[in-house]
Amino acid sequence: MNFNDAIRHHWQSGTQVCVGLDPFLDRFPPAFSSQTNAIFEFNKAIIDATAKYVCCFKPQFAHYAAEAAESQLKQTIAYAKSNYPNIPVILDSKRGDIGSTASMYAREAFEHYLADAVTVNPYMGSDTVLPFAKFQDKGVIVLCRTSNPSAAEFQNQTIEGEPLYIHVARKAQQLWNEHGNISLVVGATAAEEMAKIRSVAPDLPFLVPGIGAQGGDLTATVENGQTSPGSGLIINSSRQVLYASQGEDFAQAAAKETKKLRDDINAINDHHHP
Ligand SMILES: O=C(O)c1cc(=O)[nH]c(=O)n1[C@@H]1O[C@H](COP(=O)(O)O)[C@@H](O)[C@H]1O
Repeated sequence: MNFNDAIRHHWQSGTQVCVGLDPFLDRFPPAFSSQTNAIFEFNKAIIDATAKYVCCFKPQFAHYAAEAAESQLKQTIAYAKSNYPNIPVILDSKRGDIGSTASMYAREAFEHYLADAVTVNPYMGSDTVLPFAKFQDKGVIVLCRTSNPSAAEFQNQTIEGEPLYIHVARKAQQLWNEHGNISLVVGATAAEEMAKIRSVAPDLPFLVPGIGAQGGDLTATVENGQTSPGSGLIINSSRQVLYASQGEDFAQAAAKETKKLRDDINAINDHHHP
């Protein structure tokens, strides 16, 4: 599956929502505490409940590695891909290293975990991004302006008259996107920056974290980030969806949150482009 084509298909059918699969064992409903495969079983229920509202899923690597649950990460991706083959999976591992090591990280994401896309940290420069981009059918999602409180510390530093995040966006658009498979991470907490990034990267998809638990601005995200109404964004929500309820109804509550996010995004578009 070509990552970008798959995402585009979901945009056309009316969803820009990504559900983040970030397991916190202590936030699972109590019934999971006795299960050996708790993370996989929880994810399976969330995937089944939310699949009809999403354009992709995004498991975050550390949440599995910290629990020595890499096998359940693999199982989760395999489950999503065999039951929902049209929904791509982003492995959020934020990898980045010298070229020879980066090519092993690319194999980790695409050949071992069979992810359709991976998040990549561009701090070490072009030769660390290109080994990922070589996988033409896979998505490479480069950190550009992140959502966290300290994001501006380095990313907003001015270099040769422009902020660092603009240099990253321009490199991504002009140099790394030879195979048309590059996207950018742009946090929903950085609405102003998002508009500037869109102006130098007019057609790269943006993965937008920061909606929900981090308090990002959905209206500004839709207005500043889309390439056209309904297109251009992969808007992630993790904790707000996964832990909407810690009762037996957790999967229904997650579905409700996911549907609401999809509908809220579409309502913003309907309001501006009736
Ligand atoms: O690359 C990411 O996905 C990412 C980039 C970023 O700038 N900010 C950010 O929150 N993320 C990830 O997006 C998810 C956000 O989770 P919630 O705040 O619970 O929705 C987590 O998995 C983060 O690791």
